[in-house]
Amino acid sequence: MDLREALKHKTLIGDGAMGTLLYSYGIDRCFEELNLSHSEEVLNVHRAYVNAGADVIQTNTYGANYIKLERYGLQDQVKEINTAAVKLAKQAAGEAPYVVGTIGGVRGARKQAISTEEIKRSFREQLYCLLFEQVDGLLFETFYDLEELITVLKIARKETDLPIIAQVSMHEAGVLQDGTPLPDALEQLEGLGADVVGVNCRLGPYHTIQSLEDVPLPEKAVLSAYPNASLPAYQDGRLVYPTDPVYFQKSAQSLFEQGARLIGGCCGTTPEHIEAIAARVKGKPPIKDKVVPIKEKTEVRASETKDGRPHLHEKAKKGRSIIVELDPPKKLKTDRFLKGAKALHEAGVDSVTLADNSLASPRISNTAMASIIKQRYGIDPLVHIACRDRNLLGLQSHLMGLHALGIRQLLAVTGDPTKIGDFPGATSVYDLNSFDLVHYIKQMNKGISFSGKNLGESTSFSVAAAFNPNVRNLNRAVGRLEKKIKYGADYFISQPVFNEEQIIEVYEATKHIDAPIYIGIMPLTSARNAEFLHNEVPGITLAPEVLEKMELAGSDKEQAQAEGLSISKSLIDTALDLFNGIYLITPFLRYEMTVELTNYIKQQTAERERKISNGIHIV
Ligand SMILES: Cc1cc2nc3c(=O)[nH]c(=O)nc-3n(C[C@H](O)[C@H](O)[C@H](O)COP(=O)(O)OP(=O)(O)OC[C@H]3O[C@@H](n4cnc5c(N)ncnc54)[C@H](O)[C@@H]3O)c2cc1C
Ligand code: MET
Ligand SMILES: [Zn+2]
Repeated sequence: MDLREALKHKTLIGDGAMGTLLYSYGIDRCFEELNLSHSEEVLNVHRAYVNAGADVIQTNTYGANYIKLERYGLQDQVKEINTAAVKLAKQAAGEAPYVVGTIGGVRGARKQAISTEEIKRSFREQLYCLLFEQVDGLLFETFYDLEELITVLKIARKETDLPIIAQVSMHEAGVLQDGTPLPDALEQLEGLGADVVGVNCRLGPYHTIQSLEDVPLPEKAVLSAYPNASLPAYQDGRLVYPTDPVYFQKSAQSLFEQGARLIGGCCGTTPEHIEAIAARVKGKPPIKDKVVPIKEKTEVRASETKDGRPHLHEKAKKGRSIIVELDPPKKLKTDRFLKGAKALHEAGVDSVTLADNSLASPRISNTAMASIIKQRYGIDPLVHIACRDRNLLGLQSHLMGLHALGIRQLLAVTGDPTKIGDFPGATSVYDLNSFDLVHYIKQMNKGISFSGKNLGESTSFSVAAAFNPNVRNLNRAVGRLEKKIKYGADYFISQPVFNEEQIIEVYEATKHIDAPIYIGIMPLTSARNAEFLHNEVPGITLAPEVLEKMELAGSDKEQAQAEGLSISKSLIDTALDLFNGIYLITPFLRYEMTVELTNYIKQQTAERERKISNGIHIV
């Protein structure tokens, strides 16, 4: 009888953990490779589960794809490892339990880390190996990313009629990482032809039962559950899952009552756990009816932080908008910074932007300074967020804090790596990159946390992304802009550009893009500053006449600054006709320079508007 048929009439028992069991024996290496080098140990684990009463055992192939094996330099052994795995499971099973070929999810929270194309390639390779060895079915498990599971399920359903078990994993009970409620996810998987749909790993029995309470019995598919033994504890440097098999047995009864027909265990479970659940639910005729409580939909309230002021992307779409970067001080004195913020506000800028430890050198927290200038002067600050300094947890907490402070304008950047800054030995976190960060900020705007939790309120962030036109291949940089839009970027802020031809080039290369671009202008402060930018900052080229003008201005600070401003003004003249948004960068806290440029832009804009209203065409 095939597995599908067997599940129609009775509850079947799955096996338990492979990885944590091998780990508890003191084996700490690539578990899948053990199919080749320590086959006896793998065989013993399978046998222990068969003896415990498992009706379905899974091959030791959870991470046996080239993406995961690459960490151990084993990417070329996908075939050998999967082939050996099926042979071992079959040897242990003999005639009795079904042997399902396991394929684990590869993506965690970072979509960007592995492309869909690569997932498809890696999945196909492993799938063909398992199918070739004639498994009785397939088990796709530990998929946090629903899109990934859908992608691979579609491929598998086309390739084989074998029974397919498709299991998602959740960080939070009842909801997937992208906010999809579990019942909806399982319904989608059923619709795509999975024979068994369910959940495994991450959560212990309590939350797994709780999650299944809202899941109705599927029409065609059946439900499965492989909870972890418990929530993990961290002891002596390793994860342990303390649970007593009797508690697990009681939980299996509840899972059965929720309609699960295939019940096994994930991390931390052992043959004792499986023996305990088999004693309780193995072979039981499955329940036929289930009443799912109608839950009141928890409304995600729109954020209350909206203060009526339009977001920057809205402003730049409609007309002239000026934002000015004024970076928090590198030392503890804040008076000059505060004076600068006040002066810029009084000059009428739409926002003051504050970098997040740019060039990987520490400054006073931009959130602290943004909050102060917001409260003190009523500025609508724009806070840069680099992925470098905070992990996923820190980033979410940071964003929640920004929301609480009423800060809504953000710039999401991957961030300059620590290697180039004051602490070259410090870790660069990069749990996310700019694309993923934009995506998650937008998820919070829907009231959903990074892990899928309902936040009870939606944020109202407007998200800018960085645009670096100072590259050899401008089209490639524009390609990145287009991709950032797909991830949810509302608009762009560019690195400074230093010559007029480049402003026109950038305009030509981006004029098809709907999202506004704030074009960057940074006044030069001295001949040395100009030479440094030209010779040492990758991608920045100053025109020979600009270098010459700065040189001619000589060493007098005032004169050099005046020349710098005059150069910026001619760049602004070009930019004003092509871009609504202007992003001024204040060099070395010399806010007098950016105040002057702000006044210049305002005056030039008014002049242009006057000419337009008088019917004079501007060339
Ligand atoms: C307006 C603005 C503000 C910034 N503010 C900060 C800040 O506050 N703190 C900070 O640390 N850094 C800041 N940066 C610098 C920024 O982090 C990067 O160094 C760079 O500009 C890339 O932007 P990103 O971080 O969004 O990287 P992404 O576009 O996410 O790129 C990530 C990585 O991909 C690679 N890459 C980028 N462009 C290309 C390309 N065209 N072709 C191939 N590979 C590419 C690079 O290795 C890059 O580091 C800012 C940059 C801009 C333009
Ligand atoms: C990380 S989820 C568990 C994967 C696999 N079934 C194992 O038990 O090792
Ligand atoms: Zn697990």
